[in-house]
Amino acid sequence: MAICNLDLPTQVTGLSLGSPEQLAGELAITVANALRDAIDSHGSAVLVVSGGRSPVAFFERLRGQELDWSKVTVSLADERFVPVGHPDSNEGLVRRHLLQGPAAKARLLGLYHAAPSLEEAARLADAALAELGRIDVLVLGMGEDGHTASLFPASPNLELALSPGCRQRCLPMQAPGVPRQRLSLTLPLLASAHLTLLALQGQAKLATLEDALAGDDVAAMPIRAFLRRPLEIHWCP
Ligand SMILES: O=C1O[C@H](COP(=O)(O)O)[C@@H](O)[C@H](O)[C@H]1O
Repeated sequence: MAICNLDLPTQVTGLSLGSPEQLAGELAITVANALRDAIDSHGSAVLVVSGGRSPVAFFERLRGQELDWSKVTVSLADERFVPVGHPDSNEGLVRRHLLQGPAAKARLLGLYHAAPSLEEAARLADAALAELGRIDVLVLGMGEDGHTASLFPASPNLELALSPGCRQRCLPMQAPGVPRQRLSLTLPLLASAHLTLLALQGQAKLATLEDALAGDDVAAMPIRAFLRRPLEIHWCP
């Protein structure tokens, strides 16, 4: 079912699910199918996922999917500048909720490095990401301010991170009002994904999406950069 009465651009599709559980299940099936297709076509698959609070149920459904996990590399769209054992760590979230059971065979390419500064950690992550290869599946989330990954409106590096010519794969980013600073993949790398999905829960995020669709200032709402490209949105109330 289409998402409420949203008028989506032709390259964007929208699927409305009845509940968070249904969204998690449907998303897990879509991602697993795309990873299987990638393994069939080129022998391996790269999955990039987002952090935050909402992906937990999706991770737990995805790890139960029949898949040759030993051929899958998992990485992150963004990370908090905290060690993996910290409760805010996106890598920690992936390790606890996705890389369990058979899915523990997947390779994890995390963004966090124990560097003396956020800038140095971003440089180390950027170098490590040279090994990532093509992204087969990217799963994005979105904040109520229209940020996605850690591409926050008004972050000092935002213009560079969104520019098509940005050579860095990862940059330091600032989340306004949030104490933990971030590392984010930049737009050229994120936009190279073969399949991009956006998972959204709740009326507030639907209202943010409507705002994003109504304007074109990408710096004000970085999610707009992805609404100009092929994108599959999965939403539930
Ligand atoms: O800060 C972040 O927020 C968005 C949305 O998170 P959610 O828990 O509200 O779904 C997330 O996609 C991003 O990775 C994260 O760093």
